[in-house]
Amino acid sequence: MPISGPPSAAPSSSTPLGVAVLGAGTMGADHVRRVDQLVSGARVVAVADPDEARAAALAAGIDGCRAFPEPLAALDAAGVDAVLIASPGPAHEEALLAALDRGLAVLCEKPMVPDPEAALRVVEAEAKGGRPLVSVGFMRRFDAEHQRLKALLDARELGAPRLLHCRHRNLAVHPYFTEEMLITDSVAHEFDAARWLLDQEITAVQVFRPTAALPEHTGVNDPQLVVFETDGGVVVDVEILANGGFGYQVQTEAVCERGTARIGEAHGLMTNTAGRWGGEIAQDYLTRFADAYDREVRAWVAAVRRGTTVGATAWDGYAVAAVAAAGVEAQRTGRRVPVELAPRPAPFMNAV
Ligand SMILES: NC(=O)c1ccc[n+]([C@@H]2O[C@H](COP(=O)([O-])OP(=O)(O)OC[C@H]3O[C@@H](n4cnc5c(N)ncnc54)[C@H](O)[C@@H]3O)[C@@H](O)[C@H]2O)c1
Ligand SMILES: O[C@H]1[C@H](O)[C@@H](O)[C@H](O)[C@@H](O)[C@H]1O
Repeated sequence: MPISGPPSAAPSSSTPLGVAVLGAGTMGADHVRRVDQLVSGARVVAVADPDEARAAALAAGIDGCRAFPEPLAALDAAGVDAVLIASPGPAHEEALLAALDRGLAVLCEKPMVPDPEAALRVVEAEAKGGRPLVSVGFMRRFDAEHQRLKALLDARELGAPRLLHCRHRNLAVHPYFTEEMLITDSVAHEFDAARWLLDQEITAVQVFRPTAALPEHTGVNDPQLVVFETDGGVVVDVEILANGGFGYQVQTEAVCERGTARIGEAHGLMTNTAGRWGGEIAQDYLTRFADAYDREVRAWVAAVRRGTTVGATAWDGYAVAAVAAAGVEAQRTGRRVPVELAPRPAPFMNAV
C-alpha cells in the first residue's frame, strides 16, 4: 500500500497527544484506563470496536472521546495523532497499514501480525514512509526484572549465555484460543524476549507435545515444550501452559559460562504464619506486568512526541512472526524447522 497521507506532526508540548484505541476488549480497556488516568501528555480521543456497546461503554467515561463501530473510521476522527491497536492479531495488518498510510504513529499489541508475509508488508510500508512509526507491545522489554537480566547479560558479568530455561504459564486463555496460538500468541513473547535479551536471531524451532489425550475443557493440548536455537549457539526451552488453572507465571533462567540468573520467581505478598510460609501467584498478566505496561505506554507517548518509536520495532515484529511460522510447522510436523528471515532493511537514521 503506498504511503499517501501527510506525515502527522506530534502535538506541541502543551497539547496532549490524541490517541485512538482500536479494540475495546481486555487489553484495549486496560490501555484506555492507562492513557486516561496514568499517562500524562496523552488523552484517548477515539475508541473503536465492532462490538459497539463495548466501545461506547469505554468512551462514555472520558470527556471528548468518541466511539466508533468501524475501526478505520476512528483513525480519521478529529484530534487523532497516534493509534494504539488492541484488536486480535489477525486484524492488525489492516489497521497498521491504514495508520501508516495516514502517517500516524502506532503502538500495536503483540503479535504485530501473526503471519510473516503480512508482517513484512508492514515493515515495507513503514520503510516507504522513511521514518519510524511502529512500536510493538512486547511489554517484557519494559519489565524491571527483564531489564535487570538484560543488563547482566549485556555486561557479560556471568560470561556468555549458553541456555535459557523459560516457563510461561497462564491461568486460562480466551475460548477462541487455538493450538497454533500457543506459538503465535503466547511463545511469541519468548521469541521476542530471547532475541532482545541475547541480541541474537533465532535459527530453528522444535515443539514437543505430551502424548496424553487433549483436555476436553480447553481444546489445547497442554503443556508443550518449545525448544529453539540462536545464531549465537544458545539453546532456549519454553514450557508453555495455556490453561494451568492456578495463576500466571513467567520465569526465565539464564545459564551462563560462570553462573546462572533467574527472574520471575515471586511477585506478590509472602506470609509466614502458624508454622507455614506462603506466597501469592499473580492471576493474570494485567497484574504481573502492570508496571511494564505503564512504562511501555509512557515511553511510547514520549517517543511519539520526539518523532520516534520505543521497544520492539516492526522488524522485531516481523522476526517474531517468521520464527512463529517455523514454530507452527514444528508443532504440526514434530520436526526441527529452520527459520527463514527476509533480508533486513536499513535502520532509520533517527531510530532509538
Ligand atoms: N501484551 C500482552 O501481555 C497482551 C495480553 C493480552 C492480549 N494481548 C494482545 O492484545 C490484543 C487484544 O487481546 P485481548 O485479550 O484484549 O482480546 P479480547 O478478545 O479481549 O478483545 C479484542 C477486542 O477487539 C475487538 N475487535 C475485533 N476485531 C476488531 C477490529 N478489526 N478492530 C478493532 N477491534 C476489533 C473485539 O470485538 C474485542 O472487543 C491481541 O493482539 C493480544 O495478543 C497482549
Ligand atoms: O495474549 C496473551 C498475552 O500476550 C500474555 O502476555 C501471554 O502470557 C498469554 O499467553 C497470551 O495469550
